[in-house]
Amino acid sequence: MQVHCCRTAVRQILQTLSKSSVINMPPKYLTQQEAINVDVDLFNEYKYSVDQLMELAGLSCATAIAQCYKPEKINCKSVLVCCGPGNNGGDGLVCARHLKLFNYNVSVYYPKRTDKDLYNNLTHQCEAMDIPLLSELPISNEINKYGLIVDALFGFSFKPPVRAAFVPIIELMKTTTVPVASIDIPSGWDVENGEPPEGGVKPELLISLTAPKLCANKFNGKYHYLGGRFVPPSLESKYNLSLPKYPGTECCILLNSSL
Ligand SMILES: NC(=O)C1=CN([C@@H]2O[C@H](COP(=O)(O)OP(=O)(O)OC[C@H]3O[C@@H](n4cnc5c(N)ncnc54)[C@H](O)[C@@H]3O)[C@@H](O)[C@H]2O)[C@H](O)CC1
Ligand SMILES: [K+]
Repeated sequence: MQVHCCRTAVRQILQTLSKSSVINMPPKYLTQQEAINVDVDLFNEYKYSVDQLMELAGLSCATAIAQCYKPEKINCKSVLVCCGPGNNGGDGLVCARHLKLFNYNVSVYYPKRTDKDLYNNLTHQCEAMDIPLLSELPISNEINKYGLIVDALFGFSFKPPVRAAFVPIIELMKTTTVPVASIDIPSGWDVENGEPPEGGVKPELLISLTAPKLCANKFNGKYHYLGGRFVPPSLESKYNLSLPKYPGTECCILLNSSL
């Protein structure tokens, strides 16, 4: 109890200093329920539509990827974006479209399509931009033609274990030597506890959206970015998010790098 009070007091002091720009406070890492609550507030209290936030989230992911993997490096030019059935998959579809606009050679693997206008429109937009939607998961030696895999299978609503239909794609991402960039959560990881005991996907880049979730404490890849620069200040205060100050007009920010 005493330790908890002490931590809270230290956090409050750091927050005051951070507000006065004396120091840059690390952001708060959210539980799964906090992430869901923030999301619900954005939609219900602040009246954002999912399309709006997804567009900003996907753009920030594509931007972070372009900062870490320059398109002119031949190995990084071909990108495979793997999309799941929920909003994390939607972020992946938006990210794919922006990567294409950033001159990457992009393909999408989207095995369980959700039949809703939002997702139908996003897949239509990808197809209209000549982004191939693969009908089969590439086999292990075909995967090496890609310089990067974007993991947009599951985000903060994931509940382990991975259901059977997604085991092959998770296994491929676990075993490949192609670098993986995970959107919001490394897919298959517990949102709070991190990598499963049997071993999981080990992304080189993690782009946390809105605020990092607790599992990001266990991330030890090369780059940890924050994206989704759409949080109103009053919502940031409500959840004590202590988000870092994004530089200028940037839509993403590097939180940590092991390089
Ligand atoms: N506020 C924000 O920060 C925003 C975040 N965005 C992104 O949205 C995801 C969260 O999206 P949500 O639709 O709630 O869920 P997921 O995409 O994580 O997954 C739901 C999807 O997955 C299936 N599923 C769950 N568990 C399993 C399992 N064990 N095996 C197989 N399938 C599973 C479930 O049935 C659903 O179909 C967040 O992380 C961000 O990436 C928004 O884009 C913008 C606002
Ligand atoms: K993911």
